[in-house]
Amino acid sequence: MAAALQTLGGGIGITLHWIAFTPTIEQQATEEQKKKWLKLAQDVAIVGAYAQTEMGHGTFVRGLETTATYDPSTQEFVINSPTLTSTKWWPGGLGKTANHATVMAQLYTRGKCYGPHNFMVQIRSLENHQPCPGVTLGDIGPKMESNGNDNGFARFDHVRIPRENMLMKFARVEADGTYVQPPSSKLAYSNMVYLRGTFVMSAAQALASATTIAVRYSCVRRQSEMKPGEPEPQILEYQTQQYKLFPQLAAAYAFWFASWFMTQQHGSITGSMEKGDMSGLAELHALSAGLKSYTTAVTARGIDVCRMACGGHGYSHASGLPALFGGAAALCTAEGENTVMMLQTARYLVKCFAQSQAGKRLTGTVAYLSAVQPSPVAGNRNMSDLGTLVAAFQHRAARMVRHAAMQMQGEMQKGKAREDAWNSCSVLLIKAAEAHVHSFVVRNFAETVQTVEVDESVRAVLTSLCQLYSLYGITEHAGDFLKDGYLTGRDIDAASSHLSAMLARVRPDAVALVDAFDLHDKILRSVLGRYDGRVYEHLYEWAKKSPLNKSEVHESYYKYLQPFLKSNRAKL
Ligand SMILES: CC(C)(COP(=O)(O)OP(=O)(O)OC[C@H]1O[C@@H](n2cnc3c(N)ncnc32)[C@H](O)[C@@H]1OP(=O)(O)O)[C@@H](O)C(=O)NCCC(=O)NCCSC(=O)/C=C/CC(=O)O
Ligand SMILES: Cc1cc2nc3c(=O)[nH]c(=O)nc-3n(C[C@H](O)[C@H](O)[C@H](O)COP(=O)(O)OP(=O)(O)OC[C@H]3O[C@@H](n4cnc5c(N)ncnc54)[C@H](O)[C@@H]3O)c2cc1C
Repeated sequence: MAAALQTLGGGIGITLHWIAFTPTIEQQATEEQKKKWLKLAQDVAIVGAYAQTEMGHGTFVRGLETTATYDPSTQEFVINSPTLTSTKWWPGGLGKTANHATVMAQLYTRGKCYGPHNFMVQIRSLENHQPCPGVTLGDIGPKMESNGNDNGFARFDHVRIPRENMLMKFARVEADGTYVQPPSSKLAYSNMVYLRGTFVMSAAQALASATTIAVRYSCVRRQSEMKPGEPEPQILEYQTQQYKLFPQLAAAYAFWFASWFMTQQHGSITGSMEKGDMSGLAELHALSAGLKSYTTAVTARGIDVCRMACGGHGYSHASGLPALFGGAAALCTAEGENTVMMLQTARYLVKCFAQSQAGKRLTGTVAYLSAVQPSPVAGNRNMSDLGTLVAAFQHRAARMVRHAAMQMQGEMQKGKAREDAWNSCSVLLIKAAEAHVHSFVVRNFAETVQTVEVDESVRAVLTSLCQLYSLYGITEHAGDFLKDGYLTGRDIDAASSHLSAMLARVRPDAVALVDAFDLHDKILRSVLGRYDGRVYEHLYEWAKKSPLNKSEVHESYYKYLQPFLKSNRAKL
C-alpha cells in the first residue's frame, strides 16, 4: 500500500509525506512520540505535510510568525496564525491531501519566545477529511510545474494541541512550562539538512533523465549535410551537439557520486550527533547547503540545454523535457533558496579561513584551504592528469575564498559593521563558495573513478568523463584560473584541445553511459527518449491523442473564427 501510494506520489501531493513529514518524525520526535506517529506515517495511516514556510517568510526561519504558546493550566500548546503573512504557504500536500502536518512555530512559554520549533498538528478529520476546528486549508493555485502536487495554505485560529505534540527529541517543554534547551538551537533545522542532501540525488537523477532523452534522440535525429551529397548524419556527430550534451552527462555522473558522499557524510555525522558529538554539524550544514545550491542550479540550466539540443520536439511535452525543467527549477528554490544556501556555505568558509589564518589545521572538505598552495608556475602542465585538474580547482577556490575573506576584513578595517561588510562582499562570497563546491565535486568525482570497484574498461570511460567534466569547468571559468597566473594561456589552450579530444572519446560510449542510468520508459515519460528509439511513430500517436484532436473542426471555429472570417469577408 505504502509503495503504491509512493508511486502515486506525483498525483495527490503525497511526495512531501515521504520526503519531509515522515523524516521529520524520524529526526525530531522522541522514542515515545515515534511509537505514536512513525508507524502511522510509514503505513500511510496518516498523511502529512511539512508546514514551515509562510506567505511572508520562507528563507528567514527565525522570522516565522506562527505561534505555539504553552498553556500550563491545560498542558497544551495554542497554535495561532496572528497575521495574514503568517499563513502557512507552499507546503506540499497541505491544500487537500494531508490530514496531519508538522508545523514550525515560534515557541512561547512563561511569556518568553524560544524560537522556531516543530509541532505535530492534526489538520483534517480522519473520518470525513474535513478541516479540524480552527484550521483553514486550501490549495495555493497553479504553479510553473508539478501541478499534481497540492501545495497548500493553512491558517490556525487558536488551535489547541497536547504538550506531547511538540517534537521533543532535542528541546523540551516540561508540564510546568519550563523550557529545556537542546544541545544546539540548529537541531530544529536538522531535517532541512537531510532534505537538502536528498536534493543532490534529485538533481543527479533529473540531469540523468534529461541527458538520456537528449543523447538517445540525438542518435535518432538525422539533420543537414556534414559533407555535400552524403546522407544526413546523426546530430550527435556534430561537435557542437557533443559540447552541449556531454558536459551535462558528465555532471549527472559527478552529482550522482557527490550524492553518495553526501548520504555517507549525513549518516556518519548524525550518528556522532546521536552520541552527543555536535562537531560535524557545521560542516554537514555547509556541505549540504552548498551542494544543494550548486547541483540544482547546474541541473536546471543543463536540462534546458538538453531541451534546446532537441530542437522543436524538445519544446513539446512529448519530450518530457519541459516537465523535467519545471521540476528542477523548483529544486533551486525549495528547501532553501539557492543564493541563501550558497551564502551559508560562504559563511562557513570565511570562518574556516579565519581559523586557518590563526594557525588551525583544517580538515574535511575545507582541508585544502590550509594546505600550502603551490605558487603559480609557468604552463606546460599535463592538463589531462586528474591530479593536476583537482589541484587547479582547489587552488582557484582557495584563492577566491582568501580574496573574499580579505576583502571583507578590509571593509571592516575601514569601519564597516560586520553585517555591512558581509553584504558588500556577498557577490564575491557567493562566487568563492561556488568555486569551493565545484572543487569538491571535481575532487570527489576523481576519487570515485579511481577507487570505485569496476572493470578497468569501465574505469577508463569514467576517467574520460571526469576529465571532460573538469576540462569543461576550466574552460568555462578560464578567467578564475588565469587571474594569478596559476594556469597560463597555454594551459587553457591545452585544456580546450583535451576537451575536444574527450568529446570524441566519449562519443562511442554515450548511449551506453545513459543506458547505464537504467531509467525505464515509464520513468522517463519521453517519446524522444524511448529505449526502442521509435520516436517518429510514437510522436505522431502522441499528437493524435491531443484533446484538440477530439473533433475535426473545433468548437472554437463556430464560436469565434467563423463569425470573424465572415465579418472580414463582408468588408471586402
Ligand atoms: C538561512 C538560514 C540558514 C538562516 O538561519 P539562521 O537561524 O538565521 O542562521 P544564521 O544565518 O544567523 O546562522 C547562525 C548559525 O547557525 C548555523 N546554521 C544555520 N542553519 C543551520 C543548519 N540547518 N544546521 C546547522 N547549522 C546551521 C549557521 O551556520 C551559523 O553558524 P555560525 O557558527 O556561523 O554562527 C535558515 O533561515 C534557513 O535554513 N532558511 C531556509 C529555509 C528552508 O530551507 N525552508 C525549506 C522549507 S521545506 C521545503 O521547501 C520543502 C520542499 C520539498 C520539495 O518541494 O521537494
Ligand atoms: C515547489 C515548491 C515546494 C515547496 N514545498 C515546501 C514544503 O513542503 N514545505 C515548506 O515549508 N516550504 C515549501 N516551499 C517553500 C520554500 O521552502 C521557500 O519558497 C524557499 O525556502 C524560499 O523562501 P522564500 O520563498 O521566502 O524566498 P525569499 O527568501 O523571499 O527569496 C526571494 C529573494 O530574496 C533573496 N534573499 C532572501 N534572503 C536573503 C539573504 N539573507 N541574503 C541574500 N539574499 C536573500 C533570495 O536570494 C531570493 O533572490 C516550497 C517551495 C516551492 C517552490
